[in-house]
Amino acid sequence: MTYGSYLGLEKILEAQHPLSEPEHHDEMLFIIQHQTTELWLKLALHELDSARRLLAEDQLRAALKRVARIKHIQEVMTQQWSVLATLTPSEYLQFRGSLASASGFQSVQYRAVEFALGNKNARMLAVFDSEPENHRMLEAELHRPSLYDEFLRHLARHGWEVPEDILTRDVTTAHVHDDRLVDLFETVYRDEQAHWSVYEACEELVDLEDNFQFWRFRHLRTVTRTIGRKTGTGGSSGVDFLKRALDLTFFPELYTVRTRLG
Ligand code: HEM
Ligand SMILES: N[C@@H](CC(=O)c1ccccc1NC=O)C(=O)O
Repeated sequence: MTYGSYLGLEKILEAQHPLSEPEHHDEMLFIIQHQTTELWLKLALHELDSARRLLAEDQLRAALKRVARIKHIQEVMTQQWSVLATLTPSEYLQFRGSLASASGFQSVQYRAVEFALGNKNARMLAVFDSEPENHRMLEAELHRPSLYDEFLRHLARHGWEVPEDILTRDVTTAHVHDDRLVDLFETVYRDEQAHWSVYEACEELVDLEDNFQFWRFRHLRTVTRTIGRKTGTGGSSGVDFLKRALDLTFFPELYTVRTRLG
């Protein structure tokens, strides 16, 4: 056993293949930025997997430990945008053509994280029609309860009145805001001392969503400074499309309850 063999470095460090001809100096940055993000996404999925399993076993404290780690991963992923932000528009344009129609749309791990957090959309599966293994992985994720689903089921098993239709909802679709859950969280937030562990868990989920939005925002700003308002290689409107994603929310009731308090 050696350092390199244990870590599979031969594979990892052989996996950077710039396509530009002659090779553009900055394409290496572009590739490694994506690869490191994908590695962090892999770990985030691993932790999300475990967090949901632990919730299903009613091990809330252990599940929150997983969430704490995911929050740190998200912080690194967000910070890391500053490396790519050193890529100027003219530098990027010199090799953007080599990327053809490839795009972040095709990141199966990113989509799986979105699904695990509850932003389900079966139509996104079609992107992976020509990649059977990725398609299978994402379809399995589509059918799995999200982190929020598992949290609400955990609450129901602990005496909270989570409506039955929410507990048995079709988990292949995105959760829709429900005032009855706001009532439940209002009870928690109005007496946090009495409901401390649930209160703490709710705040952890809000941190998770905040961090996700920070990543989306840095992506949007980096895209804006690099390609302005050009359309994306994946066929979207580009910046306008990415802006709309900032309106998405995984745990809507945890935000509505804030308006109610006071
Ligand atoms: C100069 C760098 C980048 C530019 C100009 C850029 C641009 C874009 C654009 C325009 C889109 C919309 C889809 C499209 O039409 O292509 C997109 C989506 C996406 N990009 Fe990037 N991107 C950059 C870097 C990155 C990096 C480093 C990652 C990290 C993995 C990433 C991940 C994604 C993901 C996951 C999506 C899908 C988002 C969603 O569906 O909500 N991008 N990007
Ligand atoms: N959508 C980007 C291209 C791009 O960023 C990209 C291309 C290939 C592999 C990953 C990418 N990253 C994220 O979208 C663009 O329109 O320039």
